[in-house]
Amino acid sequence: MTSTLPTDTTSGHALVVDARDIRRRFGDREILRGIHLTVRPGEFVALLGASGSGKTTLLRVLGGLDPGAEGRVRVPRRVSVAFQEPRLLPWRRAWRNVAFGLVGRDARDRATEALREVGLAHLAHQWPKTLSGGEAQRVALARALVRDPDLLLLDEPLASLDALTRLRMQRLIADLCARRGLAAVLVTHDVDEAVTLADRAVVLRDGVLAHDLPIDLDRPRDPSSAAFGTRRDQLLTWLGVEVPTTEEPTP
Ligand SMILES: Nc1ncnc2c1ncn2[C@@H]1O[C@H](COP(=O)(O)OP(=O)(O)OP(=O)(O)O)[C@@H](O)[C@H]1O
Repeated sequence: MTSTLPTDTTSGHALVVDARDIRRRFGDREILRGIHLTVRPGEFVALLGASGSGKTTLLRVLGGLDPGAEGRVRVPRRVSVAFQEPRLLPWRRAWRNVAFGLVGRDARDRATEALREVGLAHLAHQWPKTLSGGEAQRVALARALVRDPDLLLLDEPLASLDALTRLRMQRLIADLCARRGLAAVLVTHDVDEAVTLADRAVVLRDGVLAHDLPIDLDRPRDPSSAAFGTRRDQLLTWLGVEVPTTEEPTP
């Protein structure tokens, strides 16, 4: 693997994402007004913000998918993106969706291996319409992983899943990123998901990253712990959600 990672000029650390002064306007609306974001190798960043604040817009800029943006973005060559909908090609079996665009005689083996990693090797030959929502999303994750990315961009990939499947998928994503040392930026509306998965949560507001919270808790994380609750409340407050204060018990 060739190292194409930029370096943080102040600390000298390698960076997977180095975005400076990102601006994006649609007509006369300035959605991103000067975003600075750096992500280290292996770091998991959750991107939060109100609906319409520009999270998807920023993710598209990071993925090099938005030629209309201004500023400087440096990301590695191998970036994979997973969206809220799995976006599988209905006329290709699961493994062919994963292998789509791969070159080389080992494409099929690589696709099968990626499906195995997400626990779906046994469904490799199924058509997308015969998969459940969670299975289809895992195929999409395998398709993202098979390219052996240095950076994974996740745009609410779990939003449409039921609560139980969502928890399982969170665990799977956490395991995959940890095992592969993969850096990730996850757009989510779910504060618990952010605190469960991320090393850092950033909050987009008024076109800038208004808040940046390190989440330095041991894994796996316990949502019922006080430390988890403190981070959850902090993020909710920044997102403008009133957090009820617990009454002191009267003696
Ligand atoms: N191609 C476009 N043309 C015009 N306006 C756009 C375009 N893409 C996004 N916008 C506007 O930019 C704003 C930010 O959109 P974006 O999808 O990035 O928000 P978001 O934070 O991801 O929202 P949500 O959480 O609801 O998915 C919205 O007001 C949207 O209408």
